[in-house]
Amino acid sequence: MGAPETLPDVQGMLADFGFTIDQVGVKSVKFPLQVASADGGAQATVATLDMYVALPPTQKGTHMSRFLEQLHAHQGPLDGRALHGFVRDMAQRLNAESAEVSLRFPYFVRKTAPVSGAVSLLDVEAAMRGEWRADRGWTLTLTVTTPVTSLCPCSKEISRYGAHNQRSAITLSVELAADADMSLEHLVRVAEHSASCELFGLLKRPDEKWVTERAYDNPKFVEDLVRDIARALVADPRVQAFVVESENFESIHNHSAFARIRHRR
Ligand SMILES: Nc1nc2c(ncn2[C@@H]2O[C@H](COP(=O)(O)OP(=O)(O)OP(=O)(O)O)[C@@H](O)[C@H]2O)c(=O)[nH]1
Repeated sequence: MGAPETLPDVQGMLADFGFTIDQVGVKSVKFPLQVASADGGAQATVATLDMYVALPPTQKGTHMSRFLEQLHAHQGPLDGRALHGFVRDMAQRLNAESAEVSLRFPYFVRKTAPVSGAVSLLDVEAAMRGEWRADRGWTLTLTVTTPVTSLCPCSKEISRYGAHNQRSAITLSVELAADADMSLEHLVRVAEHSASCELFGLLKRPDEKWVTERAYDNPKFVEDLVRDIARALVADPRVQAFVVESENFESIHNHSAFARIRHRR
């Protein structure tokens, strides 16, 4: 077996290979990470990452091992700003003109029950995507899928008692203005604010009464959910562009109601 330095570097071959490759790298890497939380602390999670660079037509292969070297070298909790540094370093490490990293992970939000004050954790699905291009600079997109309750206004109006309600998954994806930052908690709160009622990890009986009545007093169609959120995001100068969607898992059908709004300033 030869020493590593005697091995041919096939990836490093220079010639005309015909096409620029827009994205090349590693996909679906599972890795333990710290992500920043709104209280200034950090929480541990396991992320699934896609890490890509662009490759010019003159280069046969990218330096595949360097993506994992970059990941292992990272220290400290990730937030928007830290991801910016991470992606820029990655571009430099791989001699690339553009680089992007996206990561998906479960994130836990601390909740306080409305009457008993019982504290619990609620899991949401979160994602961050950062792209750096030599010609266009930095783009950061944050995504959170928040579970909420929605109660049908039509059902409430036409029924002598009761109203059908469902769990809704609200996904907010926001592209932030340069140098702006936003916590994942903030996006969760925006989604919850538009819902008939938010969810909690733990509820005692007085809390259960509260959330039942709260949803009944605050009925929302799937259209109301996405429009209320769109209104809040348009008013936030940090948001350059957004996609908001809600999937309502109907309790009176075996299919979902769905709505989406896309917006760019
Ligand atoms: N470019 C490329 N690399 C691959 C592919 N399949 C496997 N490899 C990787 O090749 C890697 C080793 O090549 P490099 O990353 O160039 O490693 P190296 O030459 O030792 O390291 P550097 O000198 O830092 O570039 C291993 O990490 C493999 O994962 C592929 O389809 N394309």
